[in-house]
Amino acid sequence: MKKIIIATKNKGKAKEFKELFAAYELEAISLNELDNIPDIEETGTTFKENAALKAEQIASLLSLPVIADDSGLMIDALDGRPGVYSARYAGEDKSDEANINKVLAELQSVPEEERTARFICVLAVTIPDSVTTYYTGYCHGKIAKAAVGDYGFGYDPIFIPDGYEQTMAQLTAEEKNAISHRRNAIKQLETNLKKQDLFLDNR
Ligand SMILES: O=c1[nH]c(=O)c2ncn([C@@H]3O[C@H](COP(=O)(O)OP(=O)(O)OP(=O)(O)O)[C@@H](O)[C@H]3O)c2[nH]1
Ligand SMILES: [Mg+2]
Repeated sequence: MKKIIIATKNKGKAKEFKELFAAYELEAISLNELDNIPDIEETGTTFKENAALKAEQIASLLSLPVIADDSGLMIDALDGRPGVYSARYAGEDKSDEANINKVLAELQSVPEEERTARFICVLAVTIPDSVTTYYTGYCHGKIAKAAVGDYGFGYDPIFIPDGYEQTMAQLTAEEKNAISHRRNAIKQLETNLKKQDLFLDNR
């Protein structure tokens, strides 16, 4: 199988990329499988900036083509927060449970019809010595009153996608991968997957 590098250390994302790219007969390799990869500081104020920081720094370090994902949850009643700061919303230790509790507390008095939200995923694709390109996907829904479900990662236990009664964490991997922001961003990239020189085997 052709291999493609996904510049993430997030195990939940890495698992989903493996599943999503398998449909294109591509093997996604995450940074957890490579040695001596430093953490990239996410100093940007937009998803696009952070995706570019990760893709460009890892591509230059490895001298290989790289895809990075910067993603997060945007809640309308919180003016788009946690947004770019989704991973660290409740602190630097990136605890999913603490992040969820913080969001639920902030939304405690917000009624169901005002709990609208969306996940966003921005993919940055860097091929050494050429310009970085970007692909964006969304998944719309609303925030539940309590956390339910064991699948997925991050805020999945409190996110109810439009058209569903269950949270994202109650959906199987297959069901999430059919509707997720990550899936929708990869769809944008799809035609370019064929024409871009993205694969390790071509080097
Ligand atoms: O419930 C969720 N389902 C998802 O599908 C999802 N996708 C993103 N998120 C949240 O957004 C942060 C990304 O932040 P992020 O892009 O900086 O990634 P990260 O720091 O976790 O890893 P890396 O890819 O940078 O190595 C994550 O930690 C999560 O809190 C999600 N939550
Ligand atoms: Mg990060």
